[in-house]
Amino acid sequence: MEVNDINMQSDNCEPDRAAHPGIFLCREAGKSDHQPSGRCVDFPVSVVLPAGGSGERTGLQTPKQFCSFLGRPLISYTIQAFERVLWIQSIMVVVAKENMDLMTDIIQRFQHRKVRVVPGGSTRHRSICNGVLALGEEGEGTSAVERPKVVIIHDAVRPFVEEDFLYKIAMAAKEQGAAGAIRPLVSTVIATTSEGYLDHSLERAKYRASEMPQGFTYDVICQAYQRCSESDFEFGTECLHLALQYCGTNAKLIEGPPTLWKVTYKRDLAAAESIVKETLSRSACIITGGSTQAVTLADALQKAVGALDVELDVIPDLMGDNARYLLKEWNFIQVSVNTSCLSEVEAMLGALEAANRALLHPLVVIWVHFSSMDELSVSGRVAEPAAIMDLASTAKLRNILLYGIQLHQSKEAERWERSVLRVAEIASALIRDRSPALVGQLLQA
Ligand SMILES: Nc1ccn([C@@H]2O[C@H](COP(=O)(O)OP(=O)(O)OP(=O)(O)O)[C@@H](O)[C@H]2O)c(=O)n1
Ligand SMILES: O=P(O)(O)OC[C@@H](O)[C@@H](O)[C@@H](O)CO
Repeated sequence: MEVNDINMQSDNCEPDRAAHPGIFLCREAGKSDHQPSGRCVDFPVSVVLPAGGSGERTGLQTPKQFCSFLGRPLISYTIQAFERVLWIQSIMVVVAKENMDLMTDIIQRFQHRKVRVVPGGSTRHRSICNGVLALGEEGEGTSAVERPKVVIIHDAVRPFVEEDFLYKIAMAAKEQGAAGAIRPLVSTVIATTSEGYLDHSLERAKYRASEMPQGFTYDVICQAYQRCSESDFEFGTECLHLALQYCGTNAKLIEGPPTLWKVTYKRDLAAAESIVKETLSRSACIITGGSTQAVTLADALQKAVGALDVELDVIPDLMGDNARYLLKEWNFIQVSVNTSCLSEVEAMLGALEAANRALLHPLVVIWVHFSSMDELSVSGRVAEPAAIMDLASTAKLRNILLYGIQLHQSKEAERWERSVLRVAEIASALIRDRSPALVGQLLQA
């Protein structure tokens, strides 16, 4: 499953929009928005993210919405998916009372915007209802956002949602009063007898799975919750049903992408982490410093990495127009030829930190220490492991994973090709796995 769009943060320096027409950056540090769909929504839209559950089916102590991967809790990925959408005015996160402080800390730590936190209830419907009603009230310390025309409701444990689909749901909800995401059924639905035998099976083609996001006009969802029964609040799982039952509003159903799945079991957390890692590791840029030997190595790596599914750009530095890589790249390979000096790496780390690029996703920086054949002195041939370990320990505190690869050029063409392939394989693995365990290591190619 490929997720087309995990929201990437970016630098807080506002790029020239003419140069980067597709990238809208928020003024807050460390946030960028994906390439927006360019659509315009001319009515206020707010979001309710129910996150008040305990996640029992994961078997974990920590509720799944607060379980972290790549250094960030699941709910932060979902919030980011919504805060990057420019036409969404506010996000109401609904959490259990005992998690209110934790949620506030997460919002502050990851600099989330447009977010308010309200207490949930004993069931999902009670939580959603609390969130919807809070939209009509001014928040503590927040500017009075306009009462929404449309409310999007989305389980906080469904992190992979894209703007284009949100737009479809919001527009359909405005027109129809309610709209919901559906997906084809994977398994056939059957009815059982009280003794646990098959009573009958449903014709799968006639049914769909109800997913999230769902959208409602504010009036419809408020009315539905004002009129529904205690039994609905206690046992219900479907907001669309409440709109039909209590408001006579027949939801427009829109088939969504497979990315709308909900994290329910422990394995789903591993799947979510794998998807984010895959999205972060599709490309890298090699900084050569302009050295001929480094360019030669970079060209050889481009050829080798082609087989390893990482798109490589080769640039001399991160200055001028190349600074755009600081805005969009997650993986950097700095080649230093015949010198153990880490000043080039230090400068890059400084630029990445200044750009607050690692706020939401861990960055990977790989220092390739390349000893070319024509280097006579030994000093330039061996990098100091302690130096890179010290630098890496500091960088890790800022969510930048620094790794080292030592490479000695060989006169034998075959041996040299094997070494280059090893650099490519090691670099691809480091980028793909983003393992904190190998940070600061000087790996031998
Ligand atoms: N009282 C509740 C129960 C659930 N939810 C939220 O509703 C979403 C979907 O519910 P589900 O996947 O069932 O989450 P849990 O109830 O936490 O899971 P479990 O049933 O395994 O305990 C989740 O984001 C969950 O946090 C909520 O806001 N308030
Ligand atoms: O039933 P759970 O609480 O696991 O999850 C809620 C789901 O039922 C819900 O998100 C969709 O079916 C759409 O209503």
